Amino acid sequence: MADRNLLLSLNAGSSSLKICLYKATRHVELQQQQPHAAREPVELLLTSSISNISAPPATFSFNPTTAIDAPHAKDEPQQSITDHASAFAHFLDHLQSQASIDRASIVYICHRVVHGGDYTEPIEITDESYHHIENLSDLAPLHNGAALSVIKACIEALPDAKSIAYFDTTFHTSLPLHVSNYAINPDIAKKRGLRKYGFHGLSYAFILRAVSEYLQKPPTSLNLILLHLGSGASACAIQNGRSLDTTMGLTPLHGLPGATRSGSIDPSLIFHYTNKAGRITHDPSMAAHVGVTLAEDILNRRSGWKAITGTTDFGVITANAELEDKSPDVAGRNRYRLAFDLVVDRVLHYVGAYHLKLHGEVDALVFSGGIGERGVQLRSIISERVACLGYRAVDEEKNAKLDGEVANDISKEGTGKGPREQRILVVKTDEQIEMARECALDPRFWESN
Ligand SMILES: Nc1ncnc2c1ncn2[C@@H]1O[C@H](COP(=O)(O)OP(=O)(O)O)[C@@H](O)[C@H]1O
Ligand SMILES: CC(=O)OP(=O)(O)O
Ligand SMILES: [Mg+2]
Repeated sequence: MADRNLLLSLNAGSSSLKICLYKATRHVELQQQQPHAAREPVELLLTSSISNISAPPATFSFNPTTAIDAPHAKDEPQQSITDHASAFAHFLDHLQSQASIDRASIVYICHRVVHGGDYTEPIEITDESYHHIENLSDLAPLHNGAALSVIKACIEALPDAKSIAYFDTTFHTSLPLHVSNYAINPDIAKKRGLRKYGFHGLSYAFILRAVSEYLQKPPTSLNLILLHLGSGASACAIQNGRSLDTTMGLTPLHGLPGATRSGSIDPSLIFHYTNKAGRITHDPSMAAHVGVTLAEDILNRRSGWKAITGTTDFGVITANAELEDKSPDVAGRNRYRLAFDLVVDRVLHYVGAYHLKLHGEVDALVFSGGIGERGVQLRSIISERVACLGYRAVDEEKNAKLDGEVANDISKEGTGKGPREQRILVVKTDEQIEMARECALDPRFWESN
């Protein structure tokens, strides 16, 4: 029988599926080998990703490490991929035919599930937990349904592997009550679970650990402002290693704008945008059969910088933002510039607020996510604007050329005057390894294996 020591980590995004396969080192073995060293409990074997699932043709990439003898694939268009389940099926077939990995060696599958409601820790998928996550789908319409369709595909294709759900929301269970509560009737709020949950928690957990290792300081000593800027974007204030506040709320719609999400608006706006706001829409391209209202569809899937510019790619927006404005009115204005400036404005809005909530005692402002990690100009402009709060100036040479490590300090030497260093960092976030590490380190998960 095959060695059952492989771990699959699956991150179902709104239009992508990111996959990593690891070899896990058991907790006990790890402790015996290196009792004091912070050795990774998992070794990466390969990564794969399927993009543009909701804007066909979807593209498939496959990157084995040197530990695996298999060819690479880069952005190959795949007509057969029409949703997250068929994306996963394509990956499994490819794995079997090209990398000769025995599916029976996969013992655990970690799934990123965006909305975990009241779950405070990862949970094994059973009929009960599956239905509970399903019931939360309308609070994360772009995400939970997609994750569930992949979980279902895993149960069918890999019946001997256990599926575990890791939630974006878990990291934010530390939010103080006055932050997580909305100013609405508390009885109705409690009965219906209407509060701030916060998302991107797996990413924030990874970033916190990476910054702690990089600065050689325990997480509990750190105050940070973290920016996860991707097609979904949020910010998080970390106080003594715990989430103090974050910009996403009951759903991932609140806070910063995203590729197709409006971010925070005046809630009344939607009733002026359309008088059919409450009508239920059924769009076959939705990842799952989630009943969303027209209002939710407009604000989640037909807004954001795509609605302003026509592209979801913030790299294209940045490159075109310098084009000359033809006219002072919005319609004639360079839409790329408008989208770029609007994102900068909203990021500054929250950085300023979080700096104040942290009493001005911040160790670092951290950029991450596809845009945070690649948006040189965005980092430069935001850093320039926060300098008035005492943040170190950015070294533009370091900013333009990160060194490939997980964490990079792009700031110049500080004055050493403030209570904290206020560095500017960039961290290459990795939600997949965050789940895999946690799984490999949890003794409960190895007991039955
Ligand atoms: N050079 C670039 N500058 C700024 N943003 C970029 C650049 N290249 C890609 N991006 C952005 O990164 C996004 C992907 O970020 P990622 O965090 O992987 O997204 P997701 O939220 O889908 O997980 C792309 O949609 C694009 O907007
Ligand atoms: C919560 C969320 O918005 O996730 P993503 O950025 O992966 O879409
Ligand atoms: Mg993401």
